[in-house]
Amino acid sequence: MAEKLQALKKQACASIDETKDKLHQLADAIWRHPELAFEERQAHDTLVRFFTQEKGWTVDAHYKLETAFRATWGPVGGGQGESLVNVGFLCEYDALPAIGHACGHNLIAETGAAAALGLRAALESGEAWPMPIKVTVLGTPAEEDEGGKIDLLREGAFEDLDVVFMAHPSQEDATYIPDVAEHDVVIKYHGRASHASAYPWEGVNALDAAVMAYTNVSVLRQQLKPDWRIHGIIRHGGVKPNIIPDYSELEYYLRTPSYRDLPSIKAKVEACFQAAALATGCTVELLFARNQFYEIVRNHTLEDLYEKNGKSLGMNFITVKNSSGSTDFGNVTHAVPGIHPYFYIGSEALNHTPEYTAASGAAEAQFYTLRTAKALAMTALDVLFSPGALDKVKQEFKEAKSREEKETKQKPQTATIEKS
Ligand SMILES: NCCCC[C@H](NC(=O)CCN)C(=O)O
Repeated sequence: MAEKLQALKKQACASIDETKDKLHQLADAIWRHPELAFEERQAHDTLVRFFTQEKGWTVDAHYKLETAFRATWGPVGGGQGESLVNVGFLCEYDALPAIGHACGHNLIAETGAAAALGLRAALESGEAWPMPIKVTVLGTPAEEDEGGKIDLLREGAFEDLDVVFMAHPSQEDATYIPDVAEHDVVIKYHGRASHASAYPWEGVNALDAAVMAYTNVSVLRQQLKPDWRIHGIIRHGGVKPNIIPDYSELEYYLRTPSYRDLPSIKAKVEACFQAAALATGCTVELLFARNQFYEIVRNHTLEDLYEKNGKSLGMNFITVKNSSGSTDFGNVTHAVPGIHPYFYIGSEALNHTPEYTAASGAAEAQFYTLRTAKALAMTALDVLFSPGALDKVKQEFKEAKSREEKETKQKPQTATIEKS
C-alpha cells in the first residue's frame, strides 16, 4: 500500500499543477473584488461556476446560507456494508473593510478548491477502494465577522463529514497556531444633545461615556491574564463640536484561550461599560454577537501527517506558542476532526495590513498556495489509505472531546468578577 499511496500523492500533486492557471484565476478574481462578510456574492458565484465547470461535481449553490455553497464528488469505491468516508475541504472568501483581502481568504478559497481537485484526481484512477469515498467542498462565508461556519454547523452542514481540512495564509508554515475563543460586542450609549457652549448643562454627553468606557477597559487590561485579549474601536463619537453628542457607539472583540473563560472576560468588560453609563448619565445597550468563536481542538495525528507531507514538499515548519487571532473553524473542530494549518505566501508582511493585501494578490503567493493544497490533498490520502490513520484521527478526536467534557463539568461556563 505504501507504494500505491505514494503514487496517489504524486497524481494529486500533478493534477494540481495541471490546473494551476485556472486556480490562479480563481484566487485572482476573488482578490480583485473584495467583499465583506455575507456579501461575498461575486466570490461565491466565481467558486460555484468553477465547480460547475469542472464537471462531475454536484453543486448546491446556496447551501443553507445565501453566500455558502457545497460541491460534492462521489461516492466512489467500496463494497456493500462498508461505511462511507466523507472528506471535507473548506473555502473562505470574505475580505476586510477598507483593506480588501488583507487576510488572504482568496488564497484559502484556492487551497480548498485545489486540494479537493487533487484528491479527486487521485481517486479517479479507478482502483477498487476498500470503502466508499466522497469529497465535499464547503464554501463558508463571513469568517471575518459573524462566523458563517458556526451558522452552518447549527444547520447541520458538517454532520456527514468525517474529517475537515483548510489552510490559512500567514508569515510562516505552521501546522497549528493557537487561535483563541472570541465573543464580540457592540456598545451603544444614548445621551441628550444640547448646545455645547450655550447650555451644556442640559446635555448628556454620549462621547464622554464612550471615552470613559475605552479608558476603563484600558485600565482593566493590566489585570487580565497575559493571553487574554480585549481590543476595540469607537465607531461613532458625535457629529459636530458644538452639539453635545447624544449617541456614541463602540465595538469590542473579547478573547480568551478557552471558550470557557469568555463569560468571565465578558463580565469584567460589562462592568467597565456600565460604569461609564452611570458616571455620565447615559443609557447603555450591549449587543453581543449571536455567535461565539471557539478555540481550535488540535488533532496531532492530522497535524503530524500534514507536517510530514509538507516537509516532503520543502516546507519549513515553525512552532508558534503565543495567542493568535480567532477562527470559526475552531467551532468546527469541536464537532469534526480537522486541521487549520498556516502557510507562508512568499512575504514577511503581517495579516490585516495593506502590505498583506498586496502579498495575497501577488503571483509569488501562487507557488506556496498550491504547495499547501498539495500537502492537504496528500494528508487526505494518508487519512484514507494509511492503515489505521482514520481510526487514529477519530480516536484522538473522541479523547479530546471527553477531556473537554470533563473540564467543562469541572469548570462550567460561568461569569465571575473576583471581588476582594
Ligand atoms: N470578530 C470576528 C472574527 C474575527 C476573526 C479574525 N480572524 C483572523 O484574523 C483569521 C486568522 N486567525 C480575527 O482573529 O480577528
